[in-house]
Amino acid sequence: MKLLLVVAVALVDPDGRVLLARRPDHKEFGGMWEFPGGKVEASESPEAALIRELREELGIDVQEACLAPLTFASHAYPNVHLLMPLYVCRRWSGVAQALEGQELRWVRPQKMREFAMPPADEPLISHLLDLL
Ligand SMILES: Nc1nc2c([nH]c(=O)n2[C@H]2C[C@H](O)[C@@H](COP(=O)(O)OP(=O)(O)OP(=O)(O)O)O2)c(=O)[nH]1
Ligand SMILES: [Mg+2]
Repeated sequence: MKLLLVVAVALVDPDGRVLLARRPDHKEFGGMWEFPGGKVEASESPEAALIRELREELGIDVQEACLAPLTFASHAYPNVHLLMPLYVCRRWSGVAQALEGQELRWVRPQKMREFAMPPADEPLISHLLDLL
């Protein structure tokens, strides 16, 4: 079994909305909505990987101290087992922009189930509903 470590974040705005990004059509799970983030490289800590992904994908800067662990996903996909810590972050600098052609939406947690997300994400939503 191959274990894949991916880090993701629920960015929460002052209204309590969470940022979702629509995966580009050509990628795995293309067209589905996800939490921003990506794969942790061999040389990186999970937090450093997330800070890098947020800069690359959204053009925002996040301090490690502003990343609070919330929960994680552990999900068996056909070819890989995904382990994905989910952080919550309410403070960053800059304005989130779609730098990789993705569509972005700020979504109320109560509405998140209306967005098709990868199967691993489904159990995460109730944790956000409890928190927000
Ligand atoms: N970022 C993110 N990835 C997720 C979520 N749910 C989920 O199953 N995944 C899976 C989809 C992918 O198989 C993997 C993340 O891969 P990715 O393609 O986004 O990785 P990356 O940002 O490093 O992009 P790349 O350089 O590999 O193109 O994790 C989620 O909510 N957010
Ligand atoms: Mg990504």
